[in-house]
Amino acid sequence: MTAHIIDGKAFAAQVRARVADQVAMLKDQHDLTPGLAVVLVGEDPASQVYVRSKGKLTVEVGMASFEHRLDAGTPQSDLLALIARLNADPEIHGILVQLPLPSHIDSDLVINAIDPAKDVDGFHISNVGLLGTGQKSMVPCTPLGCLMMLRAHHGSLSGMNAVVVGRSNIVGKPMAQLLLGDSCTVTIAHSRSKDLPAICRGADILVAAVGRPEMIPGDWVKPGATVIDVGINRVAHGDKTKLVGDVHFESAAQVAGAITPVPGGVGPMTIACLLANTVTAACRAHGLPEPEGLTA
Ligand SMILES: Nc1nc(=O)c2c([nH]1)NC[C@@H]1CN(c3ccc(C(=O)N[C@@H](CCC(=O)O)C(=O)O)cc3)C=[N+]21
Repeated sequence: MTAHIIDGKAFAAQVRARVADQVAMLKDQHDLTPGLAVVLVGEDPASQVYVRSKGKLTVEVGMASFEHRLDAGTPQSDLLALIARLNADPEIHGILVQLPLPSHIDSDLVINAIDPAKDVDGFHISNVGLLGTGQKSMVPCTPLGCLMMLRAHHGSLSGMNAVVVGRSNIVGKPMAQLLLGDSCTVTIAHSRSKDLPAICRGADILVAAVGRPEMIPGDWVKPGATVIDVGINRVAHGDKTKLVGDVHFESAAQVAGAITPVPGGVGPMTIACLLANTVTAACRAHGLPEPEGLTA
């Protein structure tokens, strides 16, 4: 059997089209242009690539994009002062501070300084708590994108065994919360889990978010399972490099019922969900009904 390949690139284009429709409506009927501010501290090349493509897609859906590039040595107090300005600016509905931050900056402190209503990454402790208690929140983009693809593929996820490999605050933990919210039986596993292969083999839905290239081989996958590969790892490939996921794609695709590729799977959905969250934040800020199908 060969798995159905879930086309995250095409799915993301659909999500962005829905965002664009919503933005056009907000401009037309409410004279409101959603605005997203992205803050990049330092010159990490991978981060620069991500910030550039995000800025381009923000403009493409009709939103306003504000970029703040600070040099690597920027004092924490300057960054906090910038966030205070962005919090107070009515033209800005979403704020994303690109992670990781340089080591002299306390990332938790910075993230928690963002107005939770503008926290389109969903990393502020208020949003984490709201998500964990099933209340309306901003939902982290990567897990939201994974959930959208799973719902589109399966309809209901109720009663399915979901295994999330990885326990990060950015992906693993919020992913588990969302799957629980959709009535899955959820296991969070990680590199120290005893008999990880056996745990993975019990999964109807297997989400890999460990950040280790091709760590999960096909014989850890239950026949017919849906595999969501969150990993984006750049590895050597001859005298060049290439991107691979946390799942060994070739072998897993022989066994799985459906699988997301890397690149072209979860990555594009992450950016699409960032734009979706920004529209949602703009609607909430103005007491307008939220767009359908763009929230969790
Ligand atoms: N506060 C914060 N929020 C983030 O969401 C955040 C962050 N910091 N720091 C960095 C990571 C990384 N990230 C990616 C999103 C999309 C792709 C993506 O679209 N990747 C393409 C491939 C791109 C390529 O070819 O290099 C794909 O998977 O198809 C990659 C990486 C968001 N991040």
